[in-house]
Amino acid sequence: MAQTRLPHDAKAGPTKPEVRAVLRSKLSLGPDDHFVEVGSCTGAVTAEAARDAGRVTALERKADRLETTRKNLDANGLADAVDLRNAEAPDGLPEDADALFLGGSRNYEGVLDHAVETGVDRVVMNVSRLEVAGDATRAFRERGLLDEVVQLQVSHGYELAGATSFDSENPVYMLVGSATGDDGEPTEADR
Ligand SMILES: C[S@@+](CC[C@H](N)C(=O)[O-])C[C@H]1O[C@@H](n2cnc3c(N)ncnc32)[C@H](O)[C@@H]1O
Repeated sequence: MAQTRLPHDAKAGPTKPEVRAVLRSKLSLGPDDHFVEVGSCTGAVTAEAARDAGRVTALERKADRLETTRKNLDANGLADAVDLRNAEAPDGLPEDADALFLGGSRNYEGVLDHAVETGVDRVVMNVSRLEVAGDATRAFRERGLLDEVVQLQVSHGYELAGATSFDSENPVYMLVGSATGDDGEPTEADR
């Protein structure tokens, strides 16, 4: 896949490349998918999803950050590939998402309720704060959404006195689930 260029910065992003790689595998986007993102910020996730999914809708509550998303999409030749919405979800969420990513946690319970009501096939949420991760895990579970919780901790090596030491990134909790209950495995009814 082409490298994602992010010449424009925004305070809360970007989602780190290694985390994006795992996210991409969990979302498993294809050309028939409508991907919806809550909290596009720098557009790092948006840009990569736009290369995989048939349609992408990105919501960002802060107008200046949505503008950063737009500029970074433009820098990657993807300016026309995404429906950008300056909205605070659940306001502005489409009714026909196949995959939903919550990079921002405001109103996440309302967003999850919307995912359940509209039967979103893949729902992933990234959280960095411990207490929010615990509450969000419970919220996924209460709605019957939760398939797995993945905790990611990435460290990057750097040279120190001719050897290699490491700088560590903050841990990220990735909540992965589905509002269709379909894990892709055939059931008795499918046979
Ligand atoms: C951690 S950043 C996301 C980083 C992004 N994935 C990236 O790679 O740049 C979270 C973003 O979500 C936005 N946000 C939080 N809750 C939101 C909501 N309910 N609706 C829309 N945007 C939201 C915040 O303004 C912030 O820009």
